[in-house]
Amino acid sequence: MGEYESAVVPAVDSTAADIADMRTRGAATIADAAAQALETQARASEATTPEAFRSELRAAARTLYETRPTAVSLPNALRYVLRGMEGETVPELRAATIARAEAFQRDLAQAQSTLGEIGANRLRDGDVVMTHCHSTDALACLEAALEDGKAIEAIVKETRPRKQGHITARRLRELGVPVTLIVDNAARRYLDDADHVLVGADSIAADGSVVNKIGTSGLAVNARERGVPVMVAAQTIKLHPDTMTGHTVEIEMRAAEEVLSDAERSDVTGGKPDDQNLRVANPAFDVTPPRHVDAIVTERGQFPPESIVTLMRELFGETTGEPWEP
Ligand SMILES: O=P(O)(O)OC[C@H]1O[C@H](OP(=O)(O)O)[C@H](O)[C@@H]1O
Repeated sequence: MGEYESAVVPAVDSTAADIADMRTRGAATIADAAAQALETQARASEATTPEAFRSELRAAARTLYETRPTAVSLPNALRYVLRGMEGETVPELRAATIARAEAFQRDLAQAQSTLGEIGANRLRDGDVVMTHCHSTDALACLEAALEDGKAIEAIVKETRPRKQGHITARRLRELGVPVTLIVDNAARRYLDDADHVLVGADSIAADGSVVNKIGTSGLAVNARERGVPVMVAAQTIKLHPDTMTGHTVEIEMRAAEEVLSDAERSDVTGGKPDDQNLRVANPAFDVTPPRHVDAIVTERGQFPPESIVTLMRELFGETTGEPWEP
């Protein structure tokens, strides 16, 4: 444990646990919670020197960062807030960090609503949209289309193993959208009824590859074969700066129990739950190559995936490095 990790406040630890256990989930929501946690750390810090304050905030950032590896919105949020940690005294540093975290959260909400308005332009009155998982960015597009007076229907993929499709279905029903909920394996059959595939993203690489919930790439391949356009709704906080310098995005592997309960394991193994030759692989995300994506919709406009790197350079320069690095 580093010198300052013991000064990380319990609220940061509990935010980190919520992200790791997916009580807080979705790339934008994770970023928002991480910024809020840094703000809480800044408010609660009892540091007496600027160096101690900075070190505590970096330790908090590291605790948050180590929860889930794939969604780049998390390190992007941490990096953004820590870059604003300026000042010569502890009160100055505290005020600057709080202001920066608040600005980040405001900008995040604004970006999502702007993105929604842009994405809604792609949707016509009467369109049927197929969704995968639950994405607040994707839902912002549907919400804006509804506000424009367009009638939209949705085919919602269940999204095993955690069934985030249920969250999407619930939200869409709250908005009055007729929903057909399908199991993931039925997607190809129902693509013939869809005018768009609309998904979110956890990370977007410099070559325009989209890292999103497992099953997105198969859906996109099938959609291309069926001639259904694939639209990705992703705020610029989902752009992965490290991929500009050749780094790859780590795909999170989650617990076997999400796929196979203890009782199911016992059943499958004929009462030998310790059978080492029954392995469960549970990747949370996959990578959809740019050739299977029609448009990436951000708050800065709509981009063909191959040109997203120009926006990345503009926004991040050549920035890399871990968020907690001085
Ligand atoms: O930021 P928003 O658009 O809300 O969500 C983006 C993505 O986050 C989710 O991941 P998980 O359920 O946290 O693993 C899904 O993959 C979704 O497309």
